[in-house]
Amino acid sequence: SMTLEHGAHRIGKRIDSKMSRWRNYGFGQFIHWGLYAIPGGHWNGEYYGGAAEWIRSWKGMPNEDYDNLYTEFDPVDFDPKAWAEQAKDMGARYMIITTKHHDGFCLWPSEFTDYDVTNAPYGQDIIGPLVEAYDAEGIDVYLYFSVMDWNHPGYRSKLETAEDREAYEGFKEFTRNQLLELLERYPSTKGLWFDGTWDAAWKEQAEFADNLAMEMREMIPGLIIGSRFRPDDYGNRHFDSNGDLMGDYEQGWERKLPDTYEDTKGNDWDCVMTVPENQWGYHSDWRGHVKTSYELIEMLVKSVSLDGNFVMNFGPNGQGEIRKEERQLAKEIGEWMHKNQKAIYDCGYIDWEKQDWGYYTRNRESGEVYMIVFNKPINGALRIKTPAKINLDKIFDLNGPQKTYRPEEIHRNEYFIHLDEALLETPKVIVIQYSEATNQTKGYDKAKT
Ligand SMILES: Cc1ccc([C@@H]2N[C@@H](C)[C@@H](O)[C@H]2O)cc1
Repeated sequence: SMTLEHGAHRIGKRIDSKMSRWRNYGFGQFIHWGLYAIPGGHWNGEYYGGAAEWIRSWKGMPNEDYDNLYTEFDPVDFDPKAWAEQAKDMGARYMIITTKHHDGFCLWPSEFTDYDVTNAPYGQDIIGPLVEAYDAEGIDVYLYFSVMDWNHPGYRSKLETAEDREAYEGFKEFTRNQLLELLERYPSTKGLWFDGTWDAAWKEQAEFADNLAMEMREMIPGLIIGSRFRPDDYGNRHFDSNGDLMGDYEQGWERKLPDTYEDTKGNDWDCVMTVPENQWGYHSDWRGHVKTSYELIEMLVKSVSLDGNFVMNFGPNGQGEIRKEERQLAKEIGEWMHKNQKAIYDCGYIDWEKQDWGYYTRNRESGEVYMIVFNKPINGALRIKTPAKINLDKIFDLNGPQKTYRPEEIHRNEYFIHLDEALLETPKVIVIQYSEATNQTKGYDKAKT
């Protein structure tokens, strides 16, 4: 492997308690909120088909029109307590909030720019009340921060001239100042979710980013930072030039999921997911496929079954309201989570062969295994194949009248359990308590006393 000054500084997973807490979340909420919620995907009566939070990049909306939206930002219906209660009812255990998206508008009063909430009609800090409300509900808060900042005069996507480089030094100092300011103002935050770090200019900043990450981790010990922040000595991101993960978990699964455990390379990871195909910020006219609660529950279950966290996105509107489609999804997912959270929280991967009926998860503390059934076979027989020397001690429904199942052995380490209900109304969880058969032979004598 190559010697890197600014590559991965740790091989393998963090095992400290703060990272274990992150690993066991299972389910999180993303909130994309900012000036883009005001136009909501339209301008001058024109429909914008791209991602609503990118409308500034659309030729249908002049940059100065976008940049002046802050003069209209006055979300009178913003109710952080209501948002936090809804997230609690949904079963989210952490939340990621956009403090500053690519447009550079800051939802907190920043000392280092005038382009923030204090200079909008609303005039008050948004991030503080959100952190407070979510902390009060016991939901951990993470801060999304876009390094790319279309508002800052020193921002560059690439460094071509001496002027570029000089301007970018100022931009780097600004970026550091804002990040330290955020950690100073909101010390209960558990981590940062970085975005906007793909630019060539940023990929040259291995040393700066490494030092800044160390500085932030000194400010808040145990701070959790994903793989999307630092470039290594050769500008490689997410994985350094030796293929080692550049952060505490992999942030590569945006609007997509790994298919197998091998795809995860055995790392920690999160999947961040939009409800429509590709809208993070509020778009008033969702077109194309809008995911149902069952689709989102299956993505959540699949993520946990492969040792990841699933983070579902919400895009509040310009008045600070959560749209009705998202409220309905939160309600439906919450109903399922209320009954089945044991199969999600503190659970992860188990190396039993995946079957067509659905997914296995395993509680990392108790070792209890959960079958989460999405697809009932025609014959009602759920196949279970285990590694050798596994005893299936007890199998029963997580919910309802505690029905138990007697596994029918059909081959060595292969069984059927037979569902009797006609139709599955919702994804069904069945509990398996198992033990590893020790390799003692039969007739083992009790110890002589
Ligand atoms: C090409 C591209 C750039 C940035 C994004 C941002 N990452 C997501 C988490 C959103 O913030 C989206 O605007 C998405 C696609």
